[in-house]
Amino acid sequence: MKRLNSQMQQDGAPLELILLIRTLLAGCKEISFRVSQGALAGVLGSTLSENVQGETQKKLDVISNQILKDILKESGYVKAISSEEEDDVVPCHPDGKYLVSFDPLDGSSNTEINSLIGTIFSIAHAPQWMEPDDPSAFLQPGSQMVAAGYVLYGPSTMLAMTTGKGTHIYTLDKTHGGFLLTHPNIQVPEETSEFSINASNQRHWEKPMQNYVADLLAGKDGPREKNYNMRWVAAMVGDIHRLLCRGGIFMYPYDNRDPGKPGKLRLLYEANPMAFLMEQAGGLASTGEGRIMEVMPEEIHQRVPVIIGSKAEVEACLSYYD
Ligand SMILES: O=P(O)(O)OC[C@H]1O[C@](O)(COP(=O)(O)O)[C@@H](O)[C@@H]1O
Ligand SMILES: [Mg+2]
Ligand SMILES: [Mg+2]
Repeated sequence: MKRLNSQMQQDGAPLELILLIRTLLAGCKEISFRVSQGALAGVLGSTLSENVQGETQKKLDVISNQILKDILKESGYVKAISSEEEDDVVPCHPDGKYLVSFDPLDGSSNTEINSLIGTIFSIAHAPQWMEPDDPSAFLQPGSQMVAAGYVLYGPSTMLAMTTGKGTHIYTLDKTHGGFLLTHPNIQVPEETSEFSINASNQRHWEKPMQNYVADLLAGKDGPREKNYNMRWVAAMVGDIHRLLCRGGIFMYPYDNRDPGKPGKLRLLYEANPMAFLMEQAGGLASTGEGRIMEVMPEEIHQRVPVIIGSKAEVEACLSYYD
């Protein structure tokens, strides 16, 4: 099986980007090991501290964040980092060519129940003019990303990644510690009969989303004339992995609980990297009002509504917003 390195070279990724990605993945391998140790290593449970999002941090949130921060700072390839678990950007190397945004542990609420969790990352060029502690350099639309991916810590540790030449999925071979290409050139089916949304928020959704989901639930006797099934992993990384494997639509839409918060998921290190992966696999990724990767960020922890997945189904959902 082809190794990650040769696929990245074949996709024309520059050497320094390849070295940066290998460094980041070395951190993810360590996280994979720590996660698999679980209660044996006392890494389950919450800390007493909150992150800038007002969420109580899990021990694994803090551990994963520290592992990635340390390894990227030492690498010399990175000018600055933005992380879900860091209030502000973390300055790294003044000559670093890249900016890395990451969600060190996605699906935190799953840590205690041994369910799917992961790490999500996006990489962009660091503008030469920027000082390493300048957050404004991160305020680039997703279309500027040069690479994005996630590592899923599940029964297998798997990596989905793109450098703009298709989306490929790799499996970590724990016998020698390398990622091997097991699912090249992912193509997400255009049609699907599987949707994913936290239905307990239904009363807070906008009317178009309420109508869209109601028609899915109406099944073959309803206007969509098809029965739909539902899945919700409560970890975006797990839900998106399912979509890349067999299609579907995933939504965390706008809801009116907090007008200041247009959604739950964060643009820089959740929505944008997943949008890049999905588009490179033939799917679509929208906020409901436009392409996620065209959103101009205003701040590093900005949230956006997310509607992503199989092309025809996302288009069907968006038609309810017209
Ligand atoms: O608990 P809810 O409302 O279903 O939300 C689940 C969503 O929240 C998240 O867990 C947020 O990510 P973090 O765990 O990284 O904070 C997503 O992975 C997931 O899709
Ligand atoms: Mg997350
Ligand atoms: Mg997280």
